[in-house]
Amino acid sequence: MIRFEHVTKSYPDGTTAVDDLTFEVAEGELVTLVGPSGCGKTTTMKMVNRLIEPTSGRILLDGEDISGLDPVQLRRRIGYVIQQVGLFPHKTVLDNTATVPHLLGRPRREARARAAELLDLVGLDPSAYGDRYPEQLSGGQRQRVGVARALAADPPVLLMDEPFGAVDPVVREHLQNEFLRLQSTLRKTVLFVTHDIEEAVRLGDRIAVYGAGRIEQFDTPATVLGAPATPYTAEFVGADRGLKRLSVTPVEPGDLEQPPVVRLDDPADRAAGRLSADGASWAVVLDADGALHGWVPAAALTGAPAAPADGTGPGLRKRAPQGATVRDHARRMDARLPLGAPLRQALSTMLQHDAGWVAVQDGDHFLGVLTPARLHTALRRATTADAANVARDEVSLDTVPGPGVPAPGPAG
Ligand SMILES: Nc1ncnc2c1ncn2[C@@H]1O[C@H](COP(=O)(O)OP(=O)(O)OP(=O)(O)O)[C@@H](O)[C@H]1O
Repeated sequence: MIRFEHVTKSYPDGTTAVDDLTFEVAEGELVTLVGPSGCGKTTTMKMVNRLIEPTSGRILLDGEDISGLDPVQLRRRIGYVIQQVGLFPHKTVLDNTATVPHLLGRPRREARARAAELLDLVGLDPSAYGDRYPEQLSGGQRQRVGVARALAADPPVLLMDEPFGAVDPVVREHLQNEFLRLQSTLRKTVLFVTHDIEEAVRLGDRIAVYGAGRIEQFDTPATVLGAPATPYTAEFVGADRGLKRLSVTPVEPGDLEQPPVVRLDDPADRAAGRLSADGASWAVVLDADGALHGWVPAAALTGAPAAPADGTGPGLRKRAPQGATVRDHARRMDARLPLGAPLRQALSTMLQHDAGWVAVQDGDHFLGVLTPARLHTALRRATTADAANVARDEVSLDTVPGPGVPAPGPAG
């Protein structure tokens, strides 16, 4: 755990880089520090491993004031990843990664074995890359080596200063995903500096939004985006913060709509009767295991005139023959996502499948569907809940917009 208590850093020329900073990073938590250039993020970070000393205030690591610790000992407990990676050019990738464990007294063979494991962990096959020199790697691969090297001594704390800043956006997103996967198992205490709000939102359990030398807001990504505390934060996170919030708002059971559901092996006439009783024009079709198979229009089940699926014009369906099942009329649709997935993924899945809804499943079990109107309501509810600091299902909105469940697919 890292705790800042009233920490100020003024440089001899009179610049106050950090002004009376108080905050805490819990054990296993990833906190992103985000803000414009020169606002004090790097200064904050470098005070944790004592590359910079505060002018006043104190910093505690697991309850210990770091000013009383030997800086070399302190740095062994803290992994440090920077944008310019700083690999030794004349050492191989494996030796670069093994350097710290070796320095810490591990026998060379053991340190190299551990380094190979770490390279594997960050997605670099040690047999393919271990013997290369840093100049023989891409920028993204060098960043991975930087992360592996920082993890080599298994420090409980990681400081990361724009570690993915020097690579293109596609590689960057890839590295972010890999790092999130790693962090979900390693659970290091991480302070992560970035000037990119998207990166801060994607990675952070909490975000510290910096103004000049001060934290303007320190909260979860959802709250920072949904309820910016100050006009400065609102401007920094951007006018499209509602859209960004889609990435950090999970689908919850209360968001889902419950259209009629039929099974593949249900008799067609019985399914048709149910739909007609419900006044529904279509139903979700599940397979025998309760997972999504697709959907079926009521008209197809009853044999009523229906537009063909290719949308070329009106058509006339024959009445379903005796013994027909839903399977004979069902249309496949694969727009599905797990409960808890972000709303952004729901929207993206709908667009990808050109569908008016997406099925939400718990494992293989169908729970309900999310429609564009429901998605909008979920987002509004989440934003209102965060502002009022209550659970999302405690919020009732004045109006629930939307015309109901649109039929899926182009035939709808
Ligand atoms: N050695 C120094 N002497 C004087 N001023 C300094 C020194 N180091 C940093 N500063 C100033 O302190 C302020 C904060 O710098 P810092 O590097 O912490 O910002 P930052 O938020 O990390 O910026 P960036 O995103 O550009 O890296 C800046 O105004 C900077 O010019």
